[in-house]
Amino acid sequence: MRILKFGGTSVGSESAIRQVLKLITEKQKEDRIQVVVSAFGGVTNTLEEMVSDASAGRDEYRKQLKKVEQRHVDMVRTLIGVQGQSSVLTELKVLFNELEDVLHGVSLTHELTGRTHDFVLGFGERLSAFVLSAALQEQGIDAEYVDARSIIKTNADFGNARVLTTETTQNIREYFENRDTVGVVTGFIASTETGETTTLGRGGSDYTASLIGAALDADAIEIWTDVEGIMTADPRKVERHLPIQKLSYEEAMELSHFGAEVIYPPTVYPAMSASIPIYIKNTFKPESPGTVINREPADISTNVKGISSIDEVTLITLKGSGMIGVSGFAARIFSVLADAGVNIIMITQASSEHTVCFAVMPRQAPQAIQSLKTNFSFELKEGMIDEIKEESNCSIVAAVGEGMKHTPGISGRLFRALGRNGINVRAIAQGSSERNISVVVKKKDLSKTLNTIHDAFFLSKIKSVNLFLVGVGLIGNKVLELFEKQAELLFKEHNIAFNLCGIANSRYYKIEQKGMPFTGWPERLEEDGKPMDLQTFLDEAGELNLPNSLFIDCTASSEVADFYPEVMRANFSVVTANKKANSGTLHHYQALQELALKHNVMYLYETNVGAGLPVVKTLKEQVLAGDKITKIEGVLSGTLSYIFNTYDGETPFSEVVRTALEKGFTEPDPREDLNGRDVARKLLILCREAGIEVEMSDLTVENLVPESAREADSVEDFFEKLSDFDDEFKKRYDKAASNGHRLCYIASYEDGEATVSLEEIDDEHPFSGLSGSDNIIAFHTQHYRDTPLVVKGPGAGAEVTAGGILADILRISNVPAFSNEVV
Ligand SMILES: NC(=O)C1=CN([C@@H]2O[C@H](COP(=O)(O)OP(=O)(O)OC[C@H]3O[C@@H](n4cnc5c(N)ncnc54)[C@H](O)[C@@H]3O)[C@@H](O)[C@H]2O)C=CC1
Ligand SMILES: N[C@@H](CC=O)C(=O)O
Ligand code: NA
Repeated sequence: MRILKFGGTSVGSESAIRQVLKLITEKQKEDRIQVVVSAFGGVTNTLEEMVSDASAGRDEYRKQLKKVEQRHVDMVRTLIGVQGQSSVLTELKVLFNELEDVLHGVSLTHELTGRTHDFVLGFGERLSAFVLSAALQEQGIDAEYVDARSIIKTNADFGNARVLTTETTQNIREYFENRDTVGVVTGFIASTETGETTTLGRGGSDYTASLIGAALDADAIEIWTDVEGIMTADPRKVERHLPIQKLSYEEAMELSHFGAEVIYPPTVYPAMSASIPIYIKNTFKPESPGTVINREPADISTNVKGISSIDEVTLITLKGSGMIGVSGFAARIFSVLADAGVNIIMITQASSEHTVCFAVMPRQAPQAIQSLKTNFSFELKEGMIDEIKEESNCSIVAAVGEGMKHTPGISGRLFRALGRNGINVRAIAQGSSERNISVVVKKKDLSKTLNTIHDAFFLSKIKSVNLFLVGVGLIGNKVLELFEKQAELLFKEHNIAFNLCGIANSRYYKIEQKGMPFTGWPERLEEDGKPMDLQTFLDEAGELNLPNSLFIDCTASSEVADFYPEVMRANFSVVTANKKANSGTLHHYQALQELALKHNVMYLYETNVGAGLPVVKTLKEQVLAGDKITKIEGVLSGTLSYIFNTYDGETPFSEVVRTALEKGFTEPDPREDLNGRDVARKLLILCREAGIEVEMSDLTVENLVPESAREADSVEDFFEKLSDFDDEFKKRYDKAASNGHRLCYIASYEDGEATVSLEEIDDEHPFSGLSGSDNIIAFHTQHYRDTPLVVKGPGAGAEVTAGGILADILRISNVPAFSNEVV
């Protein structure tokens, strides 16, 4: 025997009902079945409105009544042949007359008791079960309308009645014994012992099915709905939700208690006590597996099964030394609240016993506070309780799973993920069953919390990383190109979904929660971007409340660099190619490192020195390993390296510089390369990474830009002025060549001396073998005493730089090859 329950959406339209008829026809060929049905989609809500209008003396209910009646009549006309229609329509008319009379009575007396309310609401199921049973008969199935009020008995708590289980079980057994019809039972409704209609709470039809299934010792209870089973999180809040295939009864109860709406919480008990599996299936996709809830041992490979939330709670905290060591204090608090009818959703007590904190539904908070204040007035007056604090606009998010108790480190993972995403946790509780970890957060953080926890547990399969890129010039564009090329592979092989959620250049920005294409920029910005303003950009990006958000700076702008503190405070990790932030004042450099630590974000800037070459990373690792840097020497400019590796005294010097620009080696303004500032910035950053405290003013820098070209109005103007000095550069080249030397722009630090200058080197010099845009960096250290640690290779250009930026992004995103960190 199987019990099939169809929810409102499964009987919401003609096509849905036809699908239900088909399912029932197939199922009853295989096994005995009983059917439980909800009201047609939306009807219970309409009945609710009608009865409230009637009780307020508003006549609108009449129009609504006509509409509801017409909907049922139309359904009969489409589902049942002409010959069978009239008797069914007559029966319907009787029901609607009865409903009209009751509503009329309510509108006259302006009085609405719980009793009448339940009676009115019960019409939805009485009508739908009746129509469905007639439609089944029309299909030749021996179906029978069953009014649950004659078998399910409850107390008289109208609106949320408690089932009298012994009597109900006996009634069900007696009723269905010796019947081989397909019963079509009204869900949701029941009656008192004196026969008055009661209801089992919203969603109560699931419960009806479970009661019948348990009493008849069914083989299965099937809940047919419009979704493919229970999801790992509410699909409206977590876009990357996944279906859950298996749950234990306990897990299902925990999830439904914490707001997962797919199954009505009390449903699980009867099925669980009779060990009957509950299947949640999609009426419109019967072939998909859905969810099964049963007693099978927990699948501990997926230690967290689902995340759910109670979206709005109020947190109440009692604080005071008077509670320490006083036995019975907690009991008193809870009995005061119980007497006031306040339902406690979650409790935590600090082990110092200094505070007791609990969550209640907001509508019960005033009552809770008032009764606590009254009952503890003495303790408040004597200072034993300092205060009773109320914090509204909070949410509870619960991670649920049987496997959590077998696996250490679950809460670590959860809180680490929350911490990394800057979510402040107000209170924590873990049920001693270890099946549930609940956190209270501010309501504004709800969506981010759900998504963060969800990603941390389920998207270890798929993780989303949300990118906010500022600067779409040469480098920014190349980064996007690389994403376009690599995103699919990174998703397939590393389960990371990169979303471009924000993009900006100096003029426009665009933000899109769902992500944007990687191609077509910056033209798209011109088309529909908004005027750029860093603070607005950050505010809008922050409002999306996305986990794993990265701010990527591909500008050369000081304004953007100065803005990183704000970015970090908003809990974005930062990846930058821009050297301005780390080469400003030492104080700013140090402040950024501290801010990143404080806000639990990552700050990576490998491309600041040597573009994609592993320079910063190598140095950082040496320092962490306890090595001490004694000397740094290198060619740190791709542009200057290229220029002096290529210049042969024949091609004019200014033309070689132009080629360097065209090859993408130079800064946006090539004067920054020629004047030594770009190299100086890099040397400064290396020194700081090595723990040496230097300011830019401590460096001696040789400027290669002739005086008169320094103040040129534009880059073009500069090139023109530079060409006037082609001969001077030739002279300098010829002088070196006549000595058998070549020119090399070298940066060095030793014994407190930091210099950047153009030097003549001979063939023996270790830097003499450079070609193209090669950089070379030699670290002389205590560990590398005799021969320095050397990093060498192309140190400028769009590809290598974009590659370096991507590597930083991947490091933050926890691609296993890079690190074991959980974002
Ligand atoms: N070319 C190379 O080999 C390497 C370059 N870098 C660095 O990469 C960065 C970018 O260089 P390029 O792409 O060549 O520059 P670019 O001039 O081609 O592009 C800069 C972009 O930044 C935007 N921008 C400028 N100020 C802005 C502001 N205040 N707000 C928003 N956007 C702003 C511009 O609109 C443009 O889209 C520079 O910091 C450079 O030092 C780092 C390593 C190697
Ligand atoms: N302009 C720079 C680019 C890398 O930082 C250089 O030439 O090295
Ligand atoms: Na680098």
